[in-house]
Amino acid sequence: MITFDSVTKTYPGQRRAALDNVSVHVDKDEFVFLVGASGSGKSTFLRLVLRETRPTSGHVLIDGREINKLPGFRVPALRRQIGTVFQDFRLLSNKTVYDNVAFALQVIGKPRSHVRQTVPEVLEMVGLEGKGDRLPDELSGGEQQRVAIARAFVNKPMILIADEPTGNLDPTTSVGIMKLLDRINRTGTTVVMATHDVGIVDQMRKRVIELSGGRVVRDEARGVYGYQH
Ligand SMILES: Nc1ncnc2c1ncn2[C@@H]1O[C@H](COP(=O)(O)OP(=O)(O)OP(=O)(O)O)[C@@H](O)[C@H]1O
Repeated sequence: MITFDSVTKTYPGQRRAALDNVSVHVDKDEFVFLVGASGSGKSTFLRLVLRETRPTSGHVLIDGREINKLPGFRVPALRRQIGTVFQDFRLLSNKTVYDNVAFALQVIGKPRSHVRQTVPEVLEMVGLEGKGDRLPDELSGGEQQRVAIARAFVNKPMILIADEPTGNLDPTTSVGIMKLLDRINRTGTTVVMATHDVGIVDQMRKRVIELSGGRVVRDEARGVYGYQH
């Protein structure tokens, strides 16, 4: 589903590569934790998957296609296939829970009947049934992250990218969020999650890819967090 083939990314004006000759393959059914100290290249990896930035050399393939060869007008279609969840939720504060999720379908032109059927189903899946009329600031942090996950998943993307999704949540709430991401993974969505959350990584025992100074220094099938920071 995701292939990095000898990918190096050096940002303009930087001497050191943010990613240095990274080759990694992630299959469709996988759940992968991306770990490493601050500045090790995790966000750069995720940005390359989204084609928010391009490699200096090497190839990034999504579902078998070299995404850096895609013409610009095809990039929105690529991004539609990739849901994103962030530490700071990034909800529209003036829209209700329902509208935050519906908006993701409306902007890609889904018919109203589809929106009306799908949004309640997804809100129920993430455990927010009955809360569709609330505004984001009337929800707990964990509930807000559930809205963000519902919005990322409502379009049934091939890939879900999560950048520190539990970074603002307490441990118990984080476990609930991880259960949800695991459930989404089991529906066939590839999940790649960058995290510093030792407890979560050690508990989930999923594949762990560790970056250090832009290089892959560890890639374990059922790994633990494993490095001191
Ligand atoms: N837009 C940019 N321009 C120049 N250098 C950048 C840019 N973005 C990132 N870098 C550099 O690239 C390296 C990797 O950064 P990146 O953000 O990928 O790390 P990270 O592992 O995601 O860190 P964190 O855990 O703090 O989010 C760092 O040295 C960073 O300073």
